[in-house]
Amino acid sequence: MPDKWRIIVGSDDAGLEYKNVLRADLEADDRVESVIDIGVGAEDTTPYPHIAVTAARMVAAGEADRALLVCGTGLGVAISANKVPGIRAVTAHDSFSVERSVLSNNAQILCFGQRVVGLELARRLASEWLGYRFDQNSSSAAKVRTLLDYELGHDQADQAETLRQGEELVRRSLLVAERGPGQDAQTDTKE
Ligand SMILES: O=C(CO)[C@H](O)COP(=O)(O)O
Repeated sequence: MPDKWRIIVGSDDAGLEYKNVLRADLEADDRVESVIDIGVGAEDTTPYPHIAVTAARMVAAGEADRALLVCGTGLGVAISANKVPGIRAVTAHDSFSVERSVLSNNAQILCFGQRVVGLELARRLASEWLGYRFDQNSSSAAKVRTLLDYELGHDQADQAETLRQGEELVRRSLLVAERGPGQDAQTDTKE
């Protein structure tokens, strides 16, 4: 767990103003080690998915601890960032959701909508966000691991086992229908 945060900021043109203000706030914050601005800059109309996926890949690769992303609604950047394996990105415009995004979900990416939330509230939420750290010993940790299991496809083994058990039940019921009660599959294998 880092002592100080390495943070990426990014936005599309609809989030540019907030991104620049938030970057300056983060740079001035003692809890922040470094801030990387991945754009957009002025006059840049790069669509939000490129910015969000770039940021998410950098976080997933360990080049930064967290990212703060801004678009018009905060939705597009979150959807895009969540396409990157291992990333949990949320849109949150209230204090409790920001807290739980870290303490419940261990989300590494927070997204704001410049057209949705006031600037002063966004600045306050970003500051609060820096104060939260996920506790790997909390009751939320197992739930986050379950998320990861789904992402890694571990549940497919469970699904295969369920399917196998279902097929076995059907096979037995067919034998019962054919031979009568008591003549189950086990009897069949002994014959
Ligand atoms: O808010 C956005 C995506 O969620 C983005 O800033 C604007 O997207 P658009 O409405 O498709 O232009």
